[in-house]
Amino acid sequence: MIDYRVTEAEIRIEDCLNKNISFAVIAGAGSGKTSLLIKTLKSVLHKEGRKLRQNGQKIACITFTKRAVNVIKKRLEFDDVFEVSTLHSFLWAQLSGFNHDIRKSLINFRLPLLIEKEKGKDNGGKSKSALAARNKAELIQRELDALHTVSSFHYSDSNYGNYLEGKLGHDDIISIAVYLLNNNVTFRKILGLRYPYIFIDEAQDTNGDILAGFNLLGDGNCLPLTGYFGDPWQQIYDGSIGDFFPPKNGEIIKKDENFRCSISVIKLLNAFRKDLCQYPAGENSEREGSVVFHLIKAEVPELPRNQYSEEQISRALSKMDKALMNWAWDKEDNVMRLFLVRQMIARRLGFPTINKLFTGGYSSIRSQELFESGEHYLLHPLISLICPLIISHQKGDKRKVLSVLQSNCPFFNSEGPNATKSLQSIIDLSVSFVEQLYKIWCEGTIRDILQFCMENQLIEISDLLQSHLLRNPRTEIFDPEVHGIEKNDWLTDSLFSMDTKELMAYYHFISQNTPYSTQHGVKGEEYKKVLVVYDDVEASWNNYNFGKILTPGLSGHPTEGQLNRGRKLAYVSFSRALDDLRVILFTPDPEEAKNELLGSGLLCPDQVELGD
Ligand SMILES: Nc1ncnc2c1ncn2[C@@H]1O[C@H](COP(=O)(O)OP(=O)(O)OP(=O)(O)O)[C@@H](O)[C@H]1O
Repeated sequence: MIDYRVTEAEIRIEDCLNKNISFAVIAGAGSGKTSLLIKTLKSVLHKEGRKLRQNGQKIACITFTKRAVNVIKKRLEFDDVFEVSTLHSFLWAQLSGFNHDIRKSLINFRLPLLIEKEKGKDNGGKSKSALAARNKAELIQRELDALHTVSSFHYSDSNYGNYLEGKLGHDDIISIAVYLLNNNVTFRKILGLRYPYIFIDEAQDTNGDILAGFNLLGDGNCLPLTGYFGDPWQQIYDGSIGDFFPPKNGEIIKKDENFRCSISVIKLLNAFRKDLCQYPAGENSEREGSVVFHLIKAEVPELPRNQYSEEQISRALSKMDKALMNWAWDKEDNVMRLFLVRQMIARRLGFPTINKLFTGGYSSIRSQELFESGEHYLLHPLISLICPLIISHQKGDKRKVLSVLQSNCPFFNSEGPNATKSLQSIIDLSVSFVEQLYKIWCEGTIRDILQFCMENQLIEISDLLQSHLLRNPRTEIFDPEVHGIEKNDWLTDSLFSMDTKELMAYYHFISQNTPYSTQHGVKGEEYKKVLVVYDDVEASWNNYNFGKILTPGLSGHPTEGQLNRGRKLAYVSFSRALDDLRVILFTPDPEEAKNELLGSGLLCPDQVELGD
């Protein structure tokens, strides 16, 4: 049970609710924004719930991730007066079925904008990019001309739309909603009537045009009431608004409490972020905690394009492990280890090849996204069925083997071909299947495993996966110009030819059984001990350079983009720690970096240590 403290912000929000005034809570990490959002939602329920239900109205709460949606729903005890959803699903729920308005928005706004964008990339010459942009602009123009033939639209939950098939992608939904919010009074009225209260969590990472559109719903001191919660310093997605404001006449509510972090961590946050001075406002005022930066000399990359060799990466890893051992953190289960990019995690956990494959040239943005969520159709059967089966088999847990088979396999379920067999014969059958599967797991390839599953009806096989298993591997050398649209064949063949060694590591990561995350992935979370690793060379992502953020004198000044993105991501990472924070920084000159960190007032001498 937490010792909950009522804050000034909570009192001001109550006042806003009583007077129907819209507001924006703009406050730092750990200040209790999420907790206050839940309190506010419950308060509206308490005051207005009965009336809203009678009128068939709802309280909207829009948040950033599907995971956050589930957490909030649970905290609201799944009461259906609340419509908790991500921005895209909320908007699509409002747009779906309004085919005439969708078509009009596409014709008047979305497609002309896309055509202009492509034309902007075409300098009229014959370069590949100019030609591609010209072709794209022409294609969209043809779609625009024929759009009147499309009778209905659906949302495909993917990055790209196909307008003549009526398929809309993520960005289309945003763009159509922006158009309607700005130009269609009836749309705004209906939205306001359906949802007299609209709250937005993580407002800084919301599309700015959408927020501006929501700000048009009321004039700030009447219903519908909008309430935004966020922190511009925790904006981690490009293209979102960052600094956000309530509608005209709405109130801005600030908070300088921090209920999460230890005293040491708050001191660091205050030194790092100059626009805010937080104080420990709860039981954390009695937790000293600790902050230590460990500086390791970065090697000069041996490979072309500024890349480390495998030996260099291994050396860096062992230096990191040594620091962990010195802090006695190596055997701790509750240390959250944050890396910039997934490849760094994949290497440490043991699935670098699969990761490279799905982030490399044969993959697409969509494939990569599905890989990252464990839902790619090539991997899903392995993650949802094969890995749990192998684990249960290795543990000798026959019951679990049978229950996994029965709940996942067409061959074993209650309507399958074995429905009338005795329990004992089904158990025997399952043991025999899993023994064969295990042999292939140890000796065969991923193709062998999937082939076995297909032949024995162990998986509900998709047409696409089946067609790959039935065709011969591609033998041509991959040429992106020639094989661009068929690149999935090469992705599949490469995966099929791999053995199963990396699968288990990938499975554990996807199942969130490991204390590793990307720094982007921990937004909104908190952990007792946090380790942040900065190695700009290994991360090899130009958008970020933490050496330049933390030690600009030594490493050079960051670009404006690197500064904006990097310091926000660092702020999010540091502020996840309840008690202890460790930062490992690979730097060209640890001694010099130490002087700079101390000189900047970020750290005290006992908070910096030099590694090998
Ligand atoms: N009023 C309060 N009294 C006591 N504890 C609180 C209060 N509000 C929040 N907390 C606790 O402080 C911690 C941080 O709260 P919360 O996650 O709501 O902050 P936040 O501002 O949303 O954080 P961030 O933006 O960093 O994700 C949680 O452990 C929460 O239980």
